[in-house]
Amino acid sequence: MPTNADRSEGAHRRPAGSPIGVKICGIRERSAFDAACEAGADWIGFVFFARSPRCVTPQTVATLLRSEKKARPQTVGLFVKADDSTIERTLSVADLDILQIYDTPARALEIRQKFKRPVWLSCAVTTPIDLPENTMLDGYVIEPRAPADAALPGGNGITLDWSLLRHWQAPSPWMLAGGLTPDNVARALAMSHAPAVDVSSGVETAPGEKSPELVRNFIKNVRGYCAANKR
Ligand SMILES: O=C(O)c1ccccc1NCC(=O)[C@H](O)[C@H](O)COP(=O)(O)O
Repeated sequence: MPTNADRSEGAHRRPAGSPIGVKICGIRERSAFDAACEAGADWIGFVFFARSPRCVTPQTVATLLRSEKKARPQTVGLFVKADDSTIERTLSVADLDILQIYDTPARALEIRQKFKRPVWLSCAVTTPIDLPENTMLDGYVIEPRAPADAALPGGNGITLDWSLLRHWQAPSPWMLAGGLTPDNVARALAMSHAPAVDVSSGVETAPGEKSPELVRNFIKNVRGYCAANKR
């Protein structure tokens, strides 16, 4: 398994001129998994949060990962305030490359230490003061704060003010998430200068129902933005 540095380096911190990274999150079915792999996604996210319409079992993930792929994206397991035993049980069935958590920076460091994998921390941003400063973490998923009445801390299909990020000096690798779609991702990249993007509901036809065509279009539009802007 590549080292943290390799993964984090390969994943987020892209030297100038390198392609922008793409994460397709909330994959549950083979059709979307195949579409993301074949279209060249850099990461595929699997949600282990019971209240999510994208929740998937470790066994389903293990089955998907057994399928031979020429170029397989790195896998990201998504946990919300999960304890060690929950993460351990999941990893014992599905050997995920990276962990993404909805928790505290201290918990991210604990999990990295215990499970010897890169840990990305999701960070809810409304104003510039919400932008993280901690340089110790492997990476951040920068997304809007969930509405007070939301059932989920992420995956809500809402956007943040992308201009907030344009001049941000990120302390660690990061990716932009929240309300991205095939139609708005180029504008989001132009406004935020994000080195990577993450999408879930924007490539679905219904909550949890990924559209292979929307997945392909999203990735195609990111690659088109890269080509047009020599990134
Ligand atoms: O996607 C979910 O259902 C989800 C549930 C609970 C916690 C996080 C979740 N998704 C996290 C992600 O990384 C999403 O890709 C990110 O929040 C963007 O979601 P969207 O606005 O739907 O593109």
